[in-house]
Amino acid sequence: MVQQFDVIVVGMGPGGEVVAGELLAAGKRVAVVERELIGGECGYWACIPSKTLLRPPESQRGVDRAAGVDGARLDWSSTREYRDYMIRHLDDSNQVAGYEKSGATVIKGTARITGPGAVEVDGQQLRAADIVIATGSSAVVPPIEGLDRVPVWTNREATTLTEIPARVVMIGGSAVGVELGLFLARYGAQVTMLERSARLLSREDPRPGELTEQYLREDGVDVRTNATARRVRRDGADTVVELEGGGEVRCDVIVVGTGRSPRTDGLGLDRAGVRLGERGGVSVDEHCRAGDGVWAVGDVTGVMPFTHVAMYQGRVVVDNILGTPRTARYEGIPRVVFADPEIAAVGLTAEQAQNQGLPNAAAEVDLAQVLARPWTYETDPRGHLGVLADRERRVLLGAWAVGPQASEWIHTAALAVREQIPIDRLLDQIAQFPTYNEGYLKALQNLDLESRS
Ligand SMILES: Cc1cc2nc3c(=O)[nH]c(=O)nc-3n(C[C@H](O)[C@H](O)[C@H](O)COP(=O)(O)OP(=O)(O)OC[C@H]3O[C@@H](n4cnc5c(N)ncnc54)[C@H](O)[C@@H]3O)c2cc1C
Ligand SMILES: NC(=O)c1ccc[n+]([C@@H]2O[C@H](COP(=O)([O-])OP(=O)(O)OC[C@H]3O[C@@H](n4cnc5c(N)ncnc54)[C@H](O)[C@@H]3O)[C@@H](O)[C@H]2O)c1
Repeated sequence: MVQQFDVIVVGMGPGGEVVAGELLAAGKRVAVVERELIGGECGYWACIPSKTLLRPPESQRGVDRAAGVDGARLDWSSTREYRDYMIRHLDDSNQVAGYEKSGATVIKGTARITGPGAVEVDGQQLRAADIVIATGSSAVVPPIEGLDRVPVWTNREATTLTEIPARVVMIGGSAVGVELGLFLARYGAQVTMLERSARLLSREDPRPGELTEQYLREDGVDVRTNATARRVRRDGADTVVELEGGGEVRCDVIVVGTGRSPRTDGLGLDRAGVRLGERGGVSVDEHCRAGDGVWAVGDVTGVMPFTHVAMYQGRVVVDNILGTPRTARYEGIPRVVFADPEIAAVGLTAEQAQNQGLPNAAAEVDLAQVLARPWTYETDPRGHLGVLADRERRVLLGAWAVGPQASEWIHTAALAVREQIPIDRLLDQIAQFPTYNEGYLKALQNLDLESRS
């Protein structure tokens, strides 16, 4: 029997959930297909558990750093219990019931496109005018000799762990490596972080990476840049990671944070005329259209692997399906690593601006030197802010911040970059005293927009 719908959503991570939720609210007949858990990677093995696990040690350190508070204690077993509650004990039955109550047909299984407007799930035939692909991404495990013969964790095992390993080698020093490496170190693991680039967070400006390395070292993480694992072997109970150029590190478990790969295998994309882009993601146009009657959102597009981008693309697709043409714009999207202090960035790096031939000027401020807030917040204040401006157009091109709650105050720069707010207008803005947000005035005042960069 063929079941007919208006829209079939394949994959129910944050991208698919936004699409399904908004289309159901608009009265569409929606089938949602999910082969694991409704909520996706983000809800069970990525954003939610990682932020939940990072928070207790952050607040403990916050107590230590605040004047006049006498210590706080970490309790791994209650942290673990709260993590389990936050990841719904890996049970999505309430989500399934919720979508069914909203009128969706929920199908648990692996979807495969069999032709235009046609999807098959374990022998069930579904038809719809529109198919939305929201299948996300999987962790990349690098091709290192011997890695398949030792204990290796991806984000899945690391975020659902029950006991903290004694010694960890973290391969990768970007978002996943920094967040999970910090969490493990703060719960007592001896963490060695191997990053093959010359610095951490190598896609960002150099300063956030330098500051991140400094703070991770203060937390006891053995950060090694320009370090690549060559081979891995077992030696008794130890896993031994041999490094390019000599040297080795012993550990109990290897955790990989070496990137993500879009989940497109076995989807039957060619049956619907869908093509893959350079980075292996589903190629989409500016409306998130992947083909005739086919749309794609989230990590599977390879555009920017963030939950907020998946949800934004979801909103764009919903409007297009409902008949209001909408174009996705990717300027001014925040990129945050939830370390301690937090690392946030938006827009272009200085190198990207240079490569695009944009006449630019940059300025950095040490917020502890120019603001009151870092001192009212903690006794050993931290906080740096960098801004990058287009000298000719006199608008902000990008910004980065490393400091407490930077994930929140980066949004001032995000809005300025996205809306191209003139710097003279930004200089006239009045920020609440005493906040980290006041740093923008200081940084913008330090910009030299006249001389050549
Ligand atoms: C450790 C870690 C921490 C992160 N923290 C953050 C953060 O703090 N903030 C942030 O913005 N981003 C974060 N991310 C990134 C974020 O997890 C992803 O960008 C987000 O999950 C993408 O959502 P999505 O809907 O595209 O896909 P996913 O969340 O991957 O969901 C896709 C769903 O599709 C299902 N599926 C796949 N193939 C099929 C098929 N053939 N049939 C049926 N179902 C299928 C999968 O089972 C899955 O449930 C983090 C990532 C990691 C690894
Ligand atoms: N807070 C957040 O929003 C958040 C948190 C975690 C992850 N994410 C998303 O997940 C995506 C994946 O993150 P990620 O950190 O896994 O990948 P990434 O692509 O950002 O970084 C991978 C890092 O691993 C290094 N690397 C790769 N192979 C290596 C090897 N063999 N030896 C040593 N180093 C090696 C690379 O040089 C790079 O620095 C990110 O792009 C990010 O968008 C977001």
